[in-house]
Amino acid sequence: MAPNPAAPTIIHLEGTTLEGGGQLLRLALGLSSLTKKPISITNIRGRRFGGGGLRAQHLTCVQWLGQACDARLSGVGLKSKEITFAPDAMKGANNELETGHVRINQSTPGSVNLVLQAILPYLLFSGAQSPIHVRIAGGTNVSNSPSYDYIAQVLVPMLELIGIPQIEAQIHLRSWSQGTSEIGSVTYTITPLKSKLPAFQLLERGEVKSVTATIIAPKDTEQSFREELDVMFERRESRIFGTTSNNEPEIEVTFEDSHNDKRYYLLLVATTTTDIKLGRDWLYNQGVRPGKLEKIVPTVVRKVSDDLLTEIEHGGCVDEHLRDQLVVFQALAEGKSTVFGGKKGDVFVEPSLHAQTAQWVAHEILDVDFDEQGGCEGVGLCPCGEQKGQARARIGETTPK
Ligand SMILES: Nc1ncnc2c1ncn2[C@@H]1O[C@H](COP(=O)(O)OP(=O)(O)OP(=O)(O)O)[C@@H](O)[C@H]1O
Repeated sequence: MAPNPAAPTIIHLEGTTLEGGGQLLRLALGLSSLTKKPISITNIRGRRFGGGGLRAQHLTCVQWLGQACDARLSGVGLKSKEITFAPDAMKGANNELETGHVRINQSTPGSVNLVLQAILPYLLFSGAQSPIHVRIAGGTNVSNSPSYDYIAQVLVPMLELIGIPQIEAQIHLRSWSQGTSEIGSVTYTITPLKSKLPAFQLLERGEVKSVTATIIAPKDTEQSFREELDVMFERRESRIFGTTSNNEPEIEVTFEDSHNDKRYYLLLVATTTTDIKLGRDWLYNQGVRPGKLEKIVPTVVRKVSDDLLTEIEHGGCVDEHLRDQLVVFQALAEGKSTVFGGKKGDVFVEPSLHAQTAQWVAHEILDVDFDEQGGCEGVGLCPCGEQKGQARARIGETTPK
């Protein structure tokens, strides 16, 4: 059969590129769903131990976005290493979104917030007219992914700072990758954008004015966590809060019982005078053995505070994880958005491999570029009904890859 000249060229992404994990897939799916550009991905999660392929959380993302934009799918199944995803270019507003209620179920504790990461750009730029309540089942505190607490305390306020309508986060039940597994759930209420996201600038870090510590751990470790944190804050006060401010540093510590002797979690969030939030956390995953228990609390406090200090001392406006999570919004905003990622001496802090991967995916699908200073001229995707076609056409003017 002769090739159809009107058919859009499929953009091919090699799944071993850079970080070579699930984030490459999630971002590609989100951008394909929004722009209707068909994609194929080979060697999915090809840099991951055990051969890669789609795990349950990734499959959930493919299936939900596929159904949302009526995509033609091929190769989709657990452990698939190669898929194509071709959204229906004629499909208008999604009916499920117009009802204002979306439910995404997972039967394993795959990270709720990585599913959110995949679908959030699509929901925000969907053109839907009313807030959407998205209830996602899965894991809320899963290693190597954003915890519910990080999303609520760092991602959500930072998205608001860059001009995205406030997202409400409500946790129903926690679910962990440590200790016995059960399925948790969270509802995020997302208000879709009514017009293009204006370019945003995160350039002025300011001084740290407060730090909150969120501890979730076995009840009998509360005292020890609080003492360890007190000592840490006393020792590291000038490195955290600087030496120039006359104000008393604000420190708030909250404790929640994790109800399981294998779950130790600490999140530290620094808030600056320019309302920047820098967060670092750790869900302890080094094995809980008798005789080693008394080491866990100091180890957790040490690691998380070391990581936070690294973020504070480079002077950037985003922590390492947020930096990769904002790439998609820089790429979709209208005009040049810059996110200062910090400096070591005179040298700009390099984006993490995750951030470089996100930038690469955005380049392949939207033809945007990121400079050394963290700047990117976004495509100005319009979420509003009929103009959406025009925005797509504008994006389509660039050479297809
Ligand atoms: N502690 C953390 N706090 C906030 N965000 C995090 C944290 N750890 C990881 N992330 C974010 O979670 C995402 C993880 O992407 P990654 O590709 O590793 O995901 P994945 O689907 O688990 O893939 P894989 O199983 O292939 O590693 C990135 O956006 C990263 O910044």
